[in-house]
Amino acid sequence: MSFGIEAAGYYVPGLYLEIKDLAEKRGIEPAKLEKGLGLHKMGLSDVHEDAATFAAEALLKLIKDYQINPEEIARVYLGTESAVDAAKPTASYAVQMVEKVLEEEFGTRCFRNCDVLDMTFACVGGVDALHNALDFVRVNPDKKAVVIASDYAKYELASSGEYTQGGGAVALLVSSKPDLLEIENNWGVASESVFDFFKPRRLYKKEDLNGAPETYPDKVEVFTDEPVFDGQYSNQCYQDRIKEAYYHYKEITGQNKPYENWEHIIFHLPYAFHGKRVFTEIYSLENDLSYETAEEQKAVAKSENYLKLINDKIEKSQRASSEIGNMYTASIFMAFLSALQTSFNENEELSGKEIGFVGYGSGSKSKVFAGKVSENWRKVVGKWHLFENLNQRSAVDFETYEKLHRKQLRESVNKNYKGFGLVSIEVENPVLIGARYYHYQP
Ligand SMILES: CC(C)(COP(=O)([O-])OP(=O)([O-])OC[C@H]1O[C@@H](n2cnc3c(N)ncnc32)[C@H](O)[C@@H]1OP(=O)([O-])[O-])[C@@H](O)C(=O)NCCC(=O)NCCSC(=O)C[C@@](C)(O)CC(=O)[O-]
Repeated sequence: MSFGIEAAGYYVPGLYLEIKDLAEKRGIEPAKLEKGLGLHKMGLSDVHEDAATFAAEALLKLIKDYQINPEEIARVYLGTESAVDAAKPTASYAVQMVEKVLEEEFGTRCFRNCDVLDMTFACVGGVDALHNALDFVRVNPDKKAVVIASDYAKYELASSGEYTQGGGAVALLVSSKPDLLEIENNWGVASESVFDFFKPRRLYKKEDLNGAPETYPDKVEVFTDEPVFDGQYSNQCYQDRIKEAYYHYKEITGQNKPYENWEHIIFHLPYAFHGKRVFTEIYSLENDLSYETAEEQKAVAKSENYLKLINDKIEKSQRASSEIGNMYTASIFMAFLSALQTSFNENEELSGKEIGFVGYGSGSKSKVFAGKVSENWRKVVGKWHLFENLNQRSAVDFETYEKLHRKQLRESVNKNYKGFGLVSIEVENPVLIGARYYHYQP
């Protein structure tokens, strides 16, 4: 019996900022962002959007596109680091929103017997959700699970993380009928507690919150959505952990150079070119190349063989990231969708080909695993229209971007939006304070 991904849906917010507009305002050479990091557009959440609406959109799309009976879904595991509450799972908000829309077709509370849960480990939380969902279906092969990865990446204005912002969600149906990708049960894992990027609870005064949530009392402890981070150190932690997890994967599988068997190498992409920039170390170790000095590292990165590896195995997975930015937990899955959508559009045959995944989450942990593309993959990918949908989004100007970032807008930029939206947050009733209410606009 095989296990893996049966179907996939995604949601990307409808607004973006052109990276060249950001570069111009911040005095950064556009070529650094475009040619150095691979950034073109930055996906932005509108006023009514958050990790719960993103997750609900991706879940509803998955259910509708593949005509899934929600009563067949035994578990919904949501990977997120943008939770809307520290106790009530964001998955419970998302599932409730979708339940309401499906009410007519499936009756009230069609997810009544579904086990709903959030999982958090920075960007690798979605991979953790997938890992656990697979464990669940391996034990219960007649059941299905849904994994959702949903996040928005927000950094302080004018910081080095600002140009890597983005957001959105990917939902995966996990079962013993893996029409898209059959995933083997070999997991290379490496973890170490570090402070490369984290979101501590912090005490804020009301004015520190940029006048934003009028809902907050004068001084409150809140989760910040802007991380404390050290960019170059986070790169080093990423590089160290993926190396350890990759070697753990080699040890478990007994394979010599696993990456050589992988048609696509799918990384967690905090920005489009990150995977290809950091994989040089593993590549050098695998091929006995010297990697000590900066000159040697550059020589590897610019070598003909390495450029061919990027072109053959990495480039297709970068394309969506260049258009969206960091989606934290959802980035690795969006990189996977990007690679498969591109192969689909270019009429490549992927059936039976192996795909390797290199996940990373700050704090820190890496997971390395692989899967085999199923015979039916074209039927699954045929529903996505990923790049057409990305082309339907609307650009905002820099002023609007800054207002969105500072939470200074009261009304949505897209006033006629369709789909899920946050309507209000309870501020009066003491036993409901902070409760969030959503609606759906067909
Ligand atoms: C990611 C960094 C550190 C990048 O930091 P940075 O200082 O913006 O960029 P850089 O100096 O590291 O690299 C710039 C590249 O552009 C090139 N360049 C320069 N000028 C030009 C030009 N004119 N024309 C063409 N190319 C140019 C330059 O040569 C270089 O390329 P290289 O040669 O090294 O390949 C920063 O954006 C940052 O702090 N981001 C936030 C943290 C982050 O994303 N870290 C990544 C690893 S940790 C992670 O992935 C986890 C995370 C963040 O997703 C969170 C989670 O797990 O929850």
